[in-house]
Amino acid sequence: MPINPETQMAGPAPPPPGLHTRKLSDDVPNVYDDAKTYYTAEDRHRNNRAGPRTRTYSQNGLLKQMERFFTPDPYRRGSHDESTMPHTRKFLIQVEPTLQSLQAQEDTDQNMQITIEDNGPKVLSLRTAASNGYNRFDIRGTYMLSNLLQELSLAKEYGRKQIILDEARLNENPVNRLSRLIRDHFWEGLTRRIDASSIEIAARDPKDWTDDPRPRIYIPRGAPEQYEYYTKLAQEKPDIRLDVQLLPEKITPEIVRDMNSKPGLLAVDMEEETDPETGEKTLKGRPFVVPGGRFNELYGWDSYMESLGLLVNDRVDLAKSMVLNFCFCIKHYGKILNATRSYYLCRSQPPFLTDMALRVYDKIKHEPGAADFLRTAILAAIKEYHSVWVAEPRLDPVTGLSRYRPEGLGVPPETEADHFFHILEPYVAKHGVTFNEFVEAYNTGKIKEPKLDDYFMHDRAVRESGHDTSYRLEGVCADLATIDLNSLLFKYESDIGRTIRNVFGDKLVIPAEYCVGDMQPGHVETSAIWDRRAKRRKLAIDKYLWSEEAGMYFDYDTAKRQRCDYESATTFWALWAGVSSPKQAAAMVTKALPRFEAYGGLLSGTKESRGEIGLDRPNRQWDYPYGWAPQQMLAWTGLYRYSFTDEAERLAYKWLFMITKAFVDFNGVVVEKYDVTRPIDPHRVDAEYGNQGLDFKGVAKEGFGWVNASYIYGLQIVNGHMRRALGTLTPYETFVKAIEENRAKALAELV
Ligand SMILES: OC[C@H]1O[C@H](O[C@H]2O[C@H](CO)[C@@H](O)[C@H](O)[C@H]2O)[C@H](O)[C@@H](O)[C@@H]1O
Ligand SMILES: [Ca+2]
Repeated sequence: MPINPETQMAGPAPPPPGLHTRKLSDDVPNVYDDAKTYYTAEDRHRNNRAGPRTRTYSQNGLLKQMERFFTPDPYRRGSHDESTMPHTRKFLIQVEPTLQSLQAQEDTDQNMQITIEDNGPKVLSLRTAASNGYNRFDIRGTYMLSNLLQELSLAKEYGRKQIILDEARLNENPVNRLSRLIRDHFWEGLTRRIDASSIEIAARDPKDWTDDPRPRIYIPRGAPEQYEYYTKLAQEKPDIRLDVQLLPEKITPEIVRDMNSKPGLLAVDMEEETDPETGEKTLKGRPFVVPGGRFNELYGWDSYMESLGLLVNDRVDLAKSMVLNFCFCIKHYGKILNATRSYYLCRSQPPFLTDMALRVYDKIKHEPGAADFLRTAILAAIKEYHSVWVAEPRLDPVTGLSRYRPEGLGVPPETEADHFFHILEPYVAKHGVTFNEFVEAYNTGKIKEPKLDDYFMHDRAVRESGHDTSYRLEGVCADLATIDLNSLLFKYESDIGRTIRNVFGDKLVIPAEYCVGDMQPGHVETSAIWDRRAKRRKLAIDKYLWSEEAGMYFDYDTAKRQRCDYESATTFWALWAGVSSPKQAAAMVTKALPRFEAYGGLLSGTKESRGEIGLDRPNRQWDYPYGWAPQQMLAWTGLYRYSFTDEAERLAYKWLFMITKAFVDFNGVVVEKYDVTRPIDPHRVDAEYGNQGLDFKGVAKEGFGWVNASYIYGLQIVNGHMRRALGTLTPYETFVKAIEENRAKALAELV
């Protein structure tokens, strides 16, 4: 992968060979067309390709034939189609009866998915289109049958009664199929736009804990045009019950806490649009991608990770739009929010804005307005840097390092109901009230419990870190100068310095709205100070966080003034950011990497660091044995940056293999996180709120934002050989063995 000198990051390589394009040409239909194109094309599903045998079936006649599927011997071979051109084979299918028979026969645990856990005969006979339904051909195995279920579910959604289905859609190379679904379906399924066109969908909050989870939107004072827009919308569409609220000028922890009885969406950026017919001006929401599952709002670091995949998929528009939404958040809410709901107003998430903006800029720099886009993003990042990350309370003045340490009050309302049960239970007993009464009294300050205040300060910090939750951080996070945050800030400092120097002629004028502290409008920023900041941070990281002996970075406890010993995959963020020296990078590869490498890629943390778990100490989702997409993507990129190409490819292979195998064996599943030690069903994760992305009937529509991205991005990391091996579901060990054997053979032939 080439290193992009502009961002000094590994830049995306050309798309993997073998990935289908949407259309071969405008008028030649492609068997891999997206579902809408495929199932709404009338011509395609009319059986005008039948050969000389003109025997036709009435719907009833065909239904009769289909009854065979219900017989004890549904897959007995009859008159079979002998086509020798499997890629051109097509089936003539009556959608509903086939769907029913397929489910009855193959979905034996009746979860509306066909997986390796179903005990059906795993074979179904389909009528071929070439014989006009006279001959049949067997569809075998979980993968093909589950693809059939998915295709039939889609056909039904598009209102088709009969289809002519290309066999190629059933036995498609799984790497191609998943990449295609992500590109053509999942991104679209996860894209939201907040305006009249889809506010009902965007406002939906599966986490809403109130008795009346109606759509509600909060508008910042600085966006009166949006207040007017939404108020009019609410009046025009009373049926959607949209509650429009103006945010107070100053947002305090007390105000955020009091908003918990009326949780709502926070407005993001809108652009002005002119109706081509009436000439009237209106507002249109800037789209963004949500993570998926219970997370139906714009998230901080998820958006960055998603943008890595979107950029490979040529969805620069969406990545750019998310950068602009972040700029809006910094301007109106003072920070890039954990996510855009009222209950997240006090906290942020790991900062990635400079890298995200630079990657977008790299794609659009030839377009008019590109430099302005980058200037806006860098100005916003500078403001965020000063007012959020290197200001009290996040800055530790002694080390000069920063911590996740957001403000806030009370119990976070968005977590699963029993998450804090074991923490609050003793207090509930002490005060002799019910659980809910205690939470209410504690939140409003009627009951004071300083130890709990401390616990929740750390808990909020854990959530700001994005690693909610982990025994690495529980009860201590707000005191930790973590390697993750300080690597990211080093990256901000070096990106900002380099951009001011290379793009803005070493002179960036700060307008009034971006001034922080005693900065005056018109103040000029140059690269020198940013370079110094980066150098200073690297020194502090080396002094407080680096362990030569372990060959990895640890967090530093600013209260106890000592280095921690929890081994976390965030050590590799230093490679991503470029903080490490080549010697440190080499030590990390030889000493640290083996401690984190598992069957499906990188572990979040080591087993030793997590410690024993049991009833009183349940598993936490950001600990061993779980692996998360952002950890993988940052490590691959970091390893590449330091030329550890083999290691990056190997880790990417393992992660991609695990995802592809679960996708093949479990009806197209793509989830939020994986148990990277579990070869058979790595998508099964019960910790905390469980896994997201599992809950679909028939066909998955969204996957999960950052895992989708990791798949697309990871395919840019592995080489062509690996890509082909992944397509045939070759386990890493088998792949390596084959490569070694080939090499030995080639060597022998040399002699
Ligand atoms: O609802 C509980 C918590 O959920 C979020 O955290 C998890 O999902 C996020 C979205 O994918 C992700 O950014 C985070 O890393 C995950 O741990 C949320 O961010 C938390 O603040 C919230 O309490
Ligand atoms: Ca099933």
